[in-house]
Amino acid sequence: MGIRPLTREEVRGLDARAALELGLPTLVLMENAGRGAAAWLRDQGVGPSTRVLILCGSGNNGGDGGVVARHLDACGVAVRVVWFAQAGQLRGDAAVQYDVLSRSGIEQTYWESGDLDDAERLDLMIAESDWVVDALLGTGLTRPVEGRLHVAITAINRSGKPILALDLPSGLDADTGQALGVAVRARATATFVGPKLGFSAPGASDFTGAVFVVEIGVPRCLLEPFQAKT
Ligand SMILES: NC(=O)C1=CN([C@@H]2O[C@H](COP(=O)(O)OP(=O)(O)OC[C@H]3O[C@@H](n4cnc5c(N)ncnc54)[C@H](O)[C@@H]3O)[C@@H](O)[C@H]2O)[C@H](O)CC1
Ligand SMILES: [K+]
Repeated sequence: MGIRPLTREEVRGLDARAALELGLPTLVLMENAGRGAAAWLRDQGVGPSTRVLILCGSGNNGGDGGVVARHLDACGVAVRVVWFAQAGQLRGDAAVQYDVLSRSGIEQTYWESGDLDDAERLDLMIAESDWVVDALLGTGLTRPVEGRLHVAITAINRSGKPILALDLPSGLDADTGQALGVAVRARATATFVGPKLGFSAPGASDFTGAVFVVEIGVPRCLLEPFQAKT
């Protein structure tokens, strides 16, 4: 079912209704999101000889990144996960993903707010990777990007490495398609449920790259009002 461009509120409402009204656990939506993004990377030839660096934020976009890490690891890809969060700060679905990765022996680390001067360490991790997955910010973006996320986004944009953005290029406003402070310039964007309204704004494609929609299991009864007019 083709879905028309969605606003930030619409897509966040769909996730919430699927969980609250239909009893579809958000972890299921997250798993479908991350699995679909990982499958696209494998279609690009990402495999056992590929090194993938996954940068995760403190929310559910970060949780999606944790799912991507697990699925890529399962097919032999060398993954490294960096969480831009304070140790122990993760909550809900993101915390679940962190814990699963931790118990699975998948390499992950925190980059905490005091680590601003570790930009060189981040540059080195980026240089040692073939792909970067942007799981820093999605529809939870509420203010211009600054601080360590600004440092990280600038670093990956400068690196020339191919970037896959999850749901939205971090820093891009879902409704206006404007970069708030700074935004990831992605090779491609795996966006969940449906395209975002801002993707059609002039200049937005400089940040999204090629956009593909990942269907995450939201039941048709919720999607029908958003069906694209053929
Ligand atoms: N909701 C669902 O069931 C699903 C959501 N999916 C993914 O979740 C994100 C939205 O997640 P959310 O936790 O609401 O927010 P983010 O992860 O995008 O942001 C994290 C966190 O960051 C803080 N924040 C906001 N602006 C800034 C900023 N400028 N600098 C630093 N930090 C900022 C704010 O506190 C946010 O809470 C959605 O995009 C999907 O990727 C699943 O994919 C499907 C199920
Ligand atoms: K993102």
